[in-house]
Amino acid sequence: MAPRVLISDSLSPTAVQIFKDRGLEVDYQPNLGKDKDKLAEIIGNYDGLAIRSATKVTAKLLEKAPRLKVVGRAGIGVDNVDIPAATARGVIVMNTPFGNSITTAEHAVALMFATARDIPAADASTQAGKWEKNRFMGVEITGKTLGIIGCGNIGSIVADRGIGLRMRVIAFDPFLTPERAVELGVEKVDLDELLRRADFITLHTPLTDKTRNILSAENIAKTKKGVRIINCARGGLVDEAALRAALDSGHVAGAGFDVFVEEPASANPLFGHPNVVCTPHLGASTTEAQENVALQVAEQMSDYLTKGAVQNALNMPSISAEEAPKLTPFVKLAELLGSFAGQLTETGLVGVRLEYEGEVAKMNTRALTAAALAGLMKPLMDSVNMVSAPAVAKDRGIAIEEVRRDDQRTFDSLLRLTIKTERQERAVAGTVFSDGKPRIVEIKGIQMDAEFQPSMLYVTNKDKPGFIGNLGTVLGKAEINIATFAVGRTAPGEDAIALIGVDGVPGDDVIAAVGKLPNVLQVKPLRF
Ligand SMILES: NC(=O)C1=CN([C@@H]2O[C@H](COP(=O)(O)OP(=O)(O)OC[C@H]3O[C@@H](n4cnc5c(N)ncnc54)[C@H](O)[C@@H]3O)[C@@H](O)[C@H]2O)C=CC1
Ligand SMILES: O=C(O)C(=O)COP(=O)(O)O
Repeated sequence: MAPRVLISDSLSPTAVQIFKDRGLEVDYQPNLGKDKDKLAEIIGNYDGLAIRSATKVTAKLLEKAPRLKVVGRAGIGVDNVDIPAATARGVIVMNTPFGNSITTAEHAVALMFATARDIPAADASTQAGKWEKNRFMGVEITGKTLGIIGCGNIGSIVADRGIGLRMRVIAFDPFLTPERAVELGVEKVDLDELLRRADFITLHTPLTDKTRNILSAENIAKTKKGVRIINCARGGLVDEAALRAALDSGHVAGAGFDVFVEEPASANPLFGHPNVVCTPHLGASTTEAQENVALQVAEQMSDYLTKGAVQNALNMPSISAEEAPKLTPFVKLAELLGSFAGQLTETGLVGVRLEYEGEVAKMNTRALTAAALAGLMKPLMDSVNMVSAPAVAKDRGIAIEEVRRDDQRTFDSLLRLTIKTERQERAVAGTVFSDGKPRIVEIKGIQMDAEFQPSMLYVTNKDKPGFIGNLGTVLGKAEINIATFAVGRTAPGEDAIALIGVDGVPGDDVIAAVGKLPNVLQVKPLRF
């Protein structure tokens, strides 16, 4: 069945076309994001959800979405998506980090001009036939100091435009390196200095617990008298009531706001002030930006749903469309090795080591580790997958170690998974043969060559004559057909392991009978 995608916010028709061209079923319901009950009613039917800022992807919505594999944000900010909840449910969240950045930077510049020259109020007055030439006295931008809070993709474009306008640009961003500041031609300052010096302040950070109210009443009080404040990033970065008070007192000369604490904003503390210019979250609204983000989100989501490629995900390592076909059999191998180890683990897991040798060491090992962890934890938690597994392992305090060795030994590629429990360490290794099939090639240091079968028996025994015959008799009596049989041992007469693929699932009585055979130490049924 073709994957089904729901688009719940307004998106360019390009997105719909791309989904269709890629063989996906797509439902375009641009107003659904505003109707959370209706969205919750139907979300269970979809594998993908494409959104902008109107749709809120909450933990509650995700509970109603058992089929959902990916949320694609046609834009940048993902504060409307509960990423930890999505991760816990194994849902990838991806955005389009560059598609609308120029457009949004231009909107910030537009609001800067609008506040500097009172353009909206002057327009309203002129069209009302008033010709109030003396009412609107603006300020020049040339030579003024522009303070950028958050100098990432959008902030850097605003900096470039500011420099082009002959402004002096200063920036506060803890992650801006001195080298990058030089490259951009901005002066890196701390927040207090920015507040003290800037004639125009523009915000370009995401909304996080650290940035919420970054322009608090206290910080607004530290700004230069006559400052103008632009917010094209997120409502919540500025304390709106405190800003209104500072506008009323005349300390702040103007504010240009595109985003608000509550959206859609129908009443807001800033509304009605003569020096405030507002737009309804239009930062990304140009034909160019909307084409970019629609195209990109549809391609990324289609690539994931049809090929397993992961790009611009916020909760999963990237897997390019080119590497996905090569990586897929190793993802399967990693999952199966994890599952093998997980099914044999009875005591608390404390650590996991993944060793990648040969060709596989050059691949995307983060994705493979995630797959191995998913396989490992699946017996404990059915819903876990590659997306959620690393976070689940972290939550449980399981230490994860990755070792990569480029040199190849017996196999072109070898992946060894060692799990450490409270009692012991157990290692299992595998490879992918040229037929693309994953194989187990080593268990607890014992060499073997076993294919994975849906139903298997894992038996440890003493290497003594008669074991294989006895086992065949027990299974034969129970009418269980042996599909594959692999054995290995440390040395003749010593510890041995048998891995037997069987048709059908042996019952408890059969397992018990095998366990009672002479020289058998342990027997365990496995499912793959
Ligand atoms: N109004 C609109 O329609 C649009 C709004 N946006 C908003 O713009 C925001 C920024 O977008 P990009 O520049 O693409 O993101 P980005 O991730 O490239 O840049 C964000 C910058 O903020 C910095 N930062 C993080 N915490 C900080 C802190 N506590 N203090 C100072 N700086 C901090 C980061 O180091 C980074 O350099 C988005 O998160 C989104 O919320 C984006 C697109 C359209
Ligand atoms: O990309 C972003 O972060 C935006 O805020 C754009 O929002 P929108 O897609 O226009 O609802």
